[in-house]
Amino acid sequence: MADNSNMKQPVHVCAAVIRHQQKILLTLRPEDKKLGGFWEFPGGKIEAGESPQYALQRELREELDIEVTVGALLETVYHSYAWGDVKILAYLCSWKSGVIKHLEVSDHSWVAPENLLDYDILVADQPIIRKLQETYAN
Ligand SMILES: Nc1nc2c([nH]c(=O)n2[C@H]2C[C@H](O)[C@@H](COP(=O)(O)OP(=O)(O)OP(=O)(O)O)O2)c(=O)[nH]1
Repeated sequence: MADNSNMKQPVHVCAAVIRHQQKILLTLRPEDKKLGGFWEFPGGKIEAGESPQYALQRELREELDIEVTVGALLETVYHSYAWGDVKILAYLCSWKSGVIKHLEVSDHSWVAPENLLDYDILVADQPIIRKLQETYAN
């Protein structure tokens, strides 16, 4: 029988690139979470049966209490962490309603694209940042 033990599916993750007044929203992962203390684009794991768009809207409600409109796919990233692989789908989003609350994040910050590298952002997000800097270079 074939050995498929090294063919584990990556964890599917959705991430929101929310652009508002020329700035991008970053959120800080709580210290007690896996990869805690790093900045990231808000989002999370896509659950079974969910579309990435639906998952994003759910995660943003759960983490920040905001409603967003999900737009185009900006970037897809595959990355291997020590604990396993992730496939991240990053969508351009716009903020529809709500006031940001820190329900499941430690902090948030609106950052100009050229300043994103000043933040300790999860390493898997580097291709998303490059794409953003190319797209919105001044
Ligand atoms: N949300 C988000 N996750 C990212 C980004 N970059 C990156 O490597 N990840 C990784 C970190 C986590 O291992 C995984 C997302 O899982 P998570 O733990 O945030 O998801 P979740 O909110 O569903 O968490 P939980 O139910 O397990 O608490 O993807 C990013 O920009 N945003």
